Amino acid sequence: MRIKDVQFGIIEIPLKKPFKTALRTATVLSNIIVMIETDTGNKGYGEAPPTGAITGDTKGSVIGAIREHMLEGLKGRNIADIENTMSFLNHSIVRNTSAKAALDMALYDLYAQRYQAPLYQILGGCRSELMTDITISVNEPEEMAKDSLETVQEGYQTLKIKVGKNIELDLKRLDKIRKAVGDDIKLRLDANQGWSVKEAIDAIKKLEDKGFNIEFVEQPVKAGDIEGMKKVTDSVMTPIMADESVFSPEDAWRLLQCRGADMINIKLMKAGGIHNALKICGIAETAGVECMVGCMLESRIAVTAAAHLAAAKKVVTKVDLDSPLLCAEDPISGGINYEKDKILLPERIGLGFGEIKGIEWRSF
Ligand SMILES: C[C@H](N)C(=O)N[C@@H](CCC(=O)O)C(=O)O
Ligand SMILES: [Mg+2]
Repeated sequence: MRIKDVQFGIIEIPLKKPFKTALRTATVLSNIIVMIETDTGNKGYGEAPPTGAITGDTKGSVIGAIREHMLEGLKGRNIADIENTMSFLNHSIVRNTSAKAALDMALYDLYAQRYQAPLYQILGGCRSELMTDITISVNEPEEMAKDSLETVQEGYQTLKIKVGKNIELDLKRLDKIRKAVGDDIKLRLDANQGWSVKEAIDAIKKLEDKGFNIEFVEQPVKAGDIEGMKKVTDSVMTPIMADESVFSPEDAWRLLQCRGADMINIKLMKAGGIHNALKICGIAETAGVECMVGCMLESRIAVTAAAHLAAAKKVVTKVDLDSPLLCAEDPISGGINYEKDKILLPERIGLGFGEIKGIEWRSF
């Protein structure tokens, strides 16, 4: 089974509500989809969201990186030779992790088709069901409490609360939300780098004193401030999770050597795909640190690939794969299924996609 052609298309999916974090606001998901076709007629699918605020990637940079640095070197490669193909991909250009992730997941889709098994079983097969949180965007406290209550009434059990804009307001947000949803709902926070080190320590200690029972706090301070991450981690009882501070396996290695966080949020778009994400899993497991698998604003294509990784590995104990649940439409058939916050891994081979409604395929 050899690579014959690579094509791309763009999908546009409106969100149910604006997605708001300390870093950005989005109302629509507008992503690049790639399709790799083999000489046997098999097709593997991948996706790259242009999340400029986090990865620096744009639609133009994703298309340019693939067209100018990856395309020719991929053609003719044997799908079974995944190790050498991934090495080529990783060395083809620096950064551009979303472009690499899109091709990496399409290649893993084909790899699993080659061996006639669902991808998560080939990668480790730890479980076939996952439970995701769902994100509550940062807004005025009253609006967030209302959104949280509605979400819980729909049947979701874990809320990922976006904060990081202003600590006084963030404390009010948590107060209103905890009162609205009661004590049984899990609350995890994501500051998306919005606090200073002092603000983070102050805010988290106040949340602890108020007994809000926060499961963990994700990326309290700036991505590059590893010393700051460590200071926050050492100063509070609540577990601290690194998100934007860890893109690559090298980042994970450096952060965990100094214990700069208690947990890592692995995203395919930061790592450059499943191949590097598996290395981060290995580093974290060796250091005795649990991981979450998260997502950007991705459709069910990229989230399915992330779910296969999460289902495969024991070190992944938490999942933030809610992006398709935030979308008003779903043009993808096949892939993972949601039953509220439960994610079910199908027994179809590879990543198991069918048709993508409305997509127009183009050559690079
Ligand atoms: C969508 C997911 N729940 C999430 O919050 N992901 C990111 C932000 C993604 C984005 O800005 O596109 C995160 O910071 O964890
Ligand atoms: Mg985050």
